[in-house]
Amino acid sequence: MDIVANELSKVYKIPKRKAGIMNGLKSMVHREYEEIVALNKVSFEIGKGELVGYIGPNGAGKSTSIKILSGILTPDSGECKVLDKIPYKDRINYVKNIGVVFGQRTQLWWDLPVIDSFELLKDIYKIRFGDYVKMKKELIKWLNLESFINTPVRQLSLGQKMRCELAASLLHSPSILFLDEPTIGLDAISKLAVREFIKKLNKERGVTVILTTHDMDDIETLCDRVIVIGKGEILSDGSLKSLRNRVSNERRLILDFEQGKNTFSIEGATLVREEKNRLIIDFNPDIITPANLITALSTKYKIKDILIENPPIEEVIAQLYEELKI
Ligand SMILES: Nc1ncnc2c1ncn2[C@@H]1O[C@H](COP(=O)(O)OP(=O)(O)OP(=O)(O)O)[C@@H](O)[C@H]1O
Repeated sequence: MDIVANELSKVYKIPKRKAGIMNGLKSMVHREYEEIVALNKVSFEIGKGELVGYIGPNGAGKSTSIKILSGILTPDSGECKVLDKIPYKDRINYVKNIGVVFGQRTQLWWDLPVIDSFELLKDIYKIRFGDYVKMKKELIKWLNLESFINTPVRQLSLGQKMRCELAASLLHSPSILFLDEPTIGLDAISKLAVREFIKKLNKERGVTVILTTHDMDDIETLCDRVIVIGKGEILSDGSLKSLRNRVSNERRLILDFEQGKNTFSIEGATLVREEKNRLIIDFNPDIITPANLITALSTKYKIKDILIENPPIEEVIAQLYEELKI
């Protein structure tokens, strides 16, 4: 196993602040703290070469988990091992084996040209010159950085910056990559480029990836396995398919018709919405098979086209959050 998290718990203590000058003075003498449970006995294992989505609503504990796994934070109890090392102990040696990208923060030097940041990282990670030159060349090509490699970081667009962040996190050829919201704020084209790169890195180089995101398209295109966390606890861990089935095994039929009635009553099928000459229907294949549903619909509508798909993952996740009240 590349990553083993065993009953990780983390509580943040923040000073309570009360309104008013007197209360402010009192709290300087006698501090009261509020405890926020960020992680409560979180356990999971991730094997070599897996690409795992780590999702949950705001405040669920995703970033705290990534910070512990990457050695930035120490858990209050529990243990984790990444590549047989305990991340928060001997952090200097540990970080040589991992790459980390926080979508909302940068590891690049803001005022320096991108290439200068790369050179600095080469020294920080003590990368052998030959390895550095080879990897830098590959990453520049893969991520298409050539045209802005000499531009100061602060002048880059968000998408360009994220591509540089990815390159920076991989210069030392880590075998594990932690990505905390790598597509946040990016436009559609940049998102596609970033996703494509992550996929390639995982498939062709076998890099193990943990990805936190609120973008369900990231999950749908990249992850076979999804871990769901809510209020600091693991709520579900399995394939994307089993996550869908856990919530519902309904499938979606999109029917374009030339003409037909506006009535709809078929057991096992519900009309989600109606657009101009299009019906969007969810159905339970255990109650009505797709063939029977299409036959039933064809008695009422002159069918032009039919498409059967899974309900969007956003809806599945929203349903799961609702079911689990998180
Ligand atoms: N440094 C901190 N001090 C105090 N509380 C914190 C700190 N960092 C996180 N928390 C709290 O811990 C809980 C978990 O936060 P965390 O950032 O891990 O969640 P998240 O799942 O990454 O959320 P988001 O999707 O909003 O980024 C939240 O209630 C958050 O407010």
